[in-house]
Formats: sequence, C-alpha cells, structure tokens
Amino acid sequence: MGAMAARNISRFWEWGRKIICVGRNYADHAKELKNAIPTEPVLFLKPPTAYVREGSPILVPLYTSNLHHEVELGVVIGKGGTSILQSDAMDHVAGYALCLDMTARDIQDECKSKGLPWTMAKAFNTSCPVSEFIPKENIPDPSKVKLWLKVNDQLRQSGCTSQMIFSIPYLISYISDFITLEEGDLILTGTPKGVSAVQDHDELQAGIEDILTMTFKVNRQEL
Ligand SMILES: O=C([O-])CC(=O)C(=O)O
Ligand SMILES: [Mg+2]
Repeated sequence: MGAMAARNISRFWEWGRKIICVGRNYADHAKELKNAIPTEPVLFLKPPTAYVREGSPILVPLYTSNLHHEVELGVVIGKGGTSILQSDAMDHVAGYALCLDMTARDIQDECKSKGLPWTMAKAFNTSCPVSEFIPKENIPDPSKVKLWLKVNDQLRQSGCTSQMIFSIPYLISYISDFITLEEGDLILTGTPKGVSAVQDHDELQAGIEDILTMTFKVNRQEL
C-alpha cells in the first residue's frame, strides 16, 4: 500500500485511534459481578495495539489465570467532534463492529480492591477482538440488536442492546464533552451478563443476530 493510499473507515482498526470502553452498561452484568448500577457511565480505554482480527489468536497474558470474554456492540465514529449534542450524535456514527472486551478478571478484582486503574486487566495486546466493519445502514436501529457468544459451541452470553442503561447517543454526547472524538475511534458499549473464563485452545464464536458471526481461537502466550 502506497503512502498516499486513502484510509478506509472499513479498516478502522488500522488507524491507530482510540478505543473507549463503557463498563457496567447492562444491569444484569453489573449485578453478576456484584457492582452497583451506575448513575453515570463508567469509562476506560484500550490502546489501538489491543486490536486483533479473525485469523489471529486471542493471547492469554502470562499474568492472569482468569481471562473472561465480554461480547459488546462497538460504535465506529465517522465524524469527529467535541461536545456533541445527543440529538446530533448519530450523525457522527460511521458504523458498527462486533467486539470482545477481553478482561483479566483476577487482575481487575485486584485493581478494584486496591483502588488502582484497570489497565493491566483490560488493555493488553489482543484484548480487543473485532469483526468486520458493519456500515451504519446495515443496523438501522442499534438500540434493538441481539448479541451472543459461545465458547466451544456452548452459549454463554445472549443479550439485547435494548438493555443498555446509557444509550448510544447519550454515550457519544457524554464522552465527547471531555474526550474529543475522532474519525476512526471505537466505542465499546458494555457487555450483557454471562461473562466467563476462557482457556488455551478454546474457540470463541460471537454474533450479531442476522448480521454477522466471528470466530477466535484462544492461545496461551508463549514464555
Ligand atoms: O469489566 C467490567 O465488568 C466492566 C465492563 O467492561 C463491562 O461491563 O462491559
Ligand atoms: Mg466490557
């Protein structure tokens, strides 16, 4: 690819932009981890080095013995902005992606108990598996999308974006008040209940009903 080749939003994961994650956005998941239902969005970041695409494995960091899957709808920003109004928010969306927010749950628990940030639990290499880009037109109503995830063919998560506490327009507006959104940024909108541990050699399959499925292998990181 020549240096002048136009960047294509359908390969947003190559752009090196921000990944902004929303936590505890589904009450059933907040409850299963014994967290309070948030009154404001809980936010954290992953670096663009967290991306992994189908065909490459999800690597289990050496320092965790409890790596969890979290299936989430990702929102790809198509037009940047600061202090975006909720009423304008959907004009800033280019499309969507099915995403996993891979989480070292044991490390996160330790960070939580010590009041420390979640970076090592959430932001490691391959912590953000992503599907193909889904153009906005293919999901006319992102507030009614069914997501599911299976581990070795067993259903673990199934939820609907209608269960989100904070809507996509609300999240875009809320985030953009203090982090300028840029074209190519990705917002992970939180996971429904059913998170569970994955092991070396597991196969994860996830889908957005009627739109797409994706498959990832899990591999222990080599020493
Ligand atoms: O680790 C957590 O439970 C918070 C989170 O990412 C989510 O709810 O999607
Ligand atoms: Mg999550």
